[in-house]
This record gives sequence, C-alpha cells and structure tokens, in this order.
Amino acid sequence: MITVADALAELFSLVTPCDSEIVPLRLAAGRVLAQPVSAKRTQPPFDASAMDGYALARTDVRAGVTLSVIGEAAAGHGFRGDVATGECVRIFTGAPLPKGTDHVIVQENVTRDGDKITLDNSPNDSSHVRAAGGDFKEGATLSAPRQLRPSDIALLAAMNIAEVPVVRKPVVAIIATGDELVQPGENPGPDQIIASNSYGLAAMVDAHGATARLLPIARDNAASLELTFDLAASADLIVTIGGASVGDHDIVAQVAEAKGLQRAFYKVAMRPGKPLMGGRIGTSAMLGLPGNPVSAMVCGHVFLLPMLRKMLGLGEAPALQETAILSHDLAENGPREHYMRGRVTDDGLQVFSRQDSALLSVLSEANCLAIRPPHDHARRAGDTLEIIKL
Ligand SMILES: Nc1nc2c(c(=O)[nH]1)N[C@H]1C(S)=C(S)[C@@H](COP(=O)(O)OP(=O)(O)OC[C@H]3O[C@@H](n4cnc5c(N)ncnc54)[C@H](O)[C@@H]3O)O[C@H]1N2
Ligand code: MOO
Repeated sequence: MITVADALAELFSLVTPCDSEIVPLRLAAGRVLAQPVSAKRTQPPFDASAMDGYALARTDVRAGVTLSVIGEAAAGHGFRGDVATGECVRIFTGAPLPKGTDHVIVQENVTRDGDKITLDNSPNDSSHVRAAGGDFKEGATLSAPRQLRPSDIALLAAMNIAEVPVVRKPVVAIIATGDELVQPGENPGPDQIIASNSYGLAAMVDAHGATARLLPIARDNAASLELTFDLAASADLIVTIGGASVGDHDIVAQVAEAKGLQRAFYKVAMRPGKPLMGGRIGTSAMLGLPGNPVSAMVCGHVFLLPMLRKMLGLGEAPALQETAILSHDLAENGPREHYMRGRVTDDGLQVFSRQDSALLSVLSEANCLAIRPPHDHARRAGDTLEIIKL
C-alpha cells in the first residue's frame, strides 16, 4: 500500500493539460482561460461623468457662482462644442466630458433657473470624473490560467473579447460495474440496488469544468466489461467504480490488464478508498475507484478533482485543506489515513460517529472531510484538525 500523497503524485504523472479551443464569450464561464488575453480597447475610452449634474471647468467652481447652460451630454451622445469660462453643460452619468470641462457638479448642489445654474454654498470637492483608462488600458492583460468567474466574463466583455481561448474540457468516462446495479428510475430485482456514486461522480466532474460520460453499467463478466472499456476508449480519463477488491467477482483489474492497462499502483493506505488503482490504458488515464458509495465519492474529492485540475491546466495541487476546531473528543486513528465525514459550523467541527463507507445519507449531511493521519493520537475538544470542505 502506498500513501495518499504518493498515489496522488502517481496520478498526476498519468495526465497532462488538455489543448485549447476558442469559445464564444457566452460559453466561457467556468472554463479555464488558456492564455493571457489583451484588452482591445481602453475603458473608459474618454473622461466620463460619474454623476448626473453639470460639467464645467474646475476653476469655475465657487459657492454662489452663476453659469450658463449651453448644451447637454448624455451617455452615448456627447456634447461636441467647447465650453468656455462661465459656461457649463448639462451632463448625465456615463457621458463624455465636453472639451473645456474637467469637473462635474451634482445636480443636487445647484439651483437651476432657465438656462442658468447657481452653485450652492457647498460645492462638492470631488470631481465626479472617471478618467479615461481608469479601469484598464488597451493592451492590458487578463492573466492565464484561471477558471473564469462571472466577474472575469464581465471584464472580458468590457475588453471587447467576443471569443475566448479556453482549455478543452477533459472527457471523463465513468463506468459503474456490478450485477447488482440498475439505473435510477428502473425497477431493481430483489437482490439489486440503484447505481448511485456513478451519478455523484458525474455531477462532480461536470461541476468542475470537465465533461462526464456516464456509460452503461458493466456487468460482472469479462465480455460486458471489455465492451464498456471499448466505449470509453476515446476519453481522456476512464473512471471505473467497484470490482476493485479481492472478491471472486472483482474483475476490473484483470479485464483492464487484458485491455493493455499499465498499472501505476494498486491500494492506498487510506480509509475509505483502500482498493484504489491508477494506470494508463491506451491513450487514456485510468482511475479505478472502490465501489462503496462513500469511498468512491471521497476518492473523487481527494484524487479525481486534483487530476481534473491538472488536465485543465491549473497545476498540480492536492485538494485545498483548511483547519477547524474540534467540538468534541475523538478516539485515536488506525493505520490508514482516515477521511471522516463531519460538519463545520460556528460551534466548531463535529465528526460524525457513523463512518461506514456505504452511508450516503451521512455523506449528504457532511460539509467537510476531517483528515486523520495514520495512527493519529486521540484528540480532545478544542484541538485543530485539517479538513477538506465539500
Ligand atoms: N476480503 C476483503 N474484502 C473487502 C476488502 C478487503 O480488503 N478484503 N476491502 C473492502 C473495501 S475497503 C472496499 S472499499 C470494498 C471495495 O470493493 P470493490 O471496489 O470491489 O466494490 P464492489 O465489491 O463492487 O462494491 C462494494 C459495494 O459498493 C456497492 N456499489 C458498487 N458500485 C456501486 C455504484 N455504482 N453505486 C452504488 N453502489 C455501488 C456494491 O453493491 C457493494 O455493496 O471491498 C471491501 N471488501
Ligand atoms: O476502504 Mo473501503 O474504501 O473502506 O470502503
């Protein structure tokens, strides 16, 4: 058995970042920017008013002064003339400042009478002008790689980037295995259950910027599994679920090897997730997950998501760890690194007492995995533990 860290290092060496493609801006959210992009224009492109009011020369700003209103500047419709001393232009938020002006008085601070305004006794000192290029200048870059958030999309739009170079979405083929499984919505026979973790993993993959291909359930015989491996052949990563342990019907490794699997490792000193397997099969990386529903999902967080991040060009890093303060005592840990379902709230970290790797209801209640190193000594309320937020 190898350590979690060693297994993750092996898995990283099985995958490489995907190439890039161009997508329309509307489809770029959540994608990873593949290379830096440069602004095609300056924003704002002109000195712009930040308020509704009157544009004038700063040198004319004095309490009680009266000025002539000689025109209007609105957003999208500037004032084309020159503004002289003693004159001003009615202006609205977003409009370009007319020539001869460098200051905006908000309308609340003037009294208007026909074509005249008089500044009141407390002209605001701020110029209310947004300088040209104050947000960004033409040629300014948005750095890559980065997973594009809605705020990045807004910035790209303002930069007039209509087409965005992004990393291709890795395709992850997910193979659930077992004679006992049927798909959700089907009628299970008396000895059957519903395939669940395959759906959870597909949701995890899709939510993290890759594409999940949920293949038909492979039965516990070589012919069925071989056929399903063939369907998965073009995927960047093949994830099998179940059939990984030592039982007579656990045939995933044997069939994968017949299909050319070059195994990198088998079995990890962790709980849950011990019978984990990694390797390459044809042009795909392969991650063989244990079948227990929680084991597969925990391995998804600890191994599959970091692999996907590397494939998306986001580098090699384990799942983000934070710390939490334990709200109760906890018994010592056994020889395997234990990823324990728990819940962090304002009252601290509660590690659940039921940790059987079949209990999806407990996983659903959890919002974190508390990490116990091998042979971790008993912990007391108030101790700090590392956690992965779910
Ligand atoms: N003698 C030993 N037995 C077991 C060992 C061991 O070391 N010695 N390890 C145990 C551990 S730990 C795990 S984890 C499981 C892993 O077994 P497999 O990967 O071979 O998984 P299966 O036997 O196929 O299934 C286990 C369990 O999970 C259910 N399952 C499988 N796939 C799905 C799915 N897609 N959705 C929902 N549930 C699924 C399956 O019905 C079984 O109940 O082995 C232990 N045994
Ligand atoms: O290691 Mo198994 O993955 O406990 O359930």
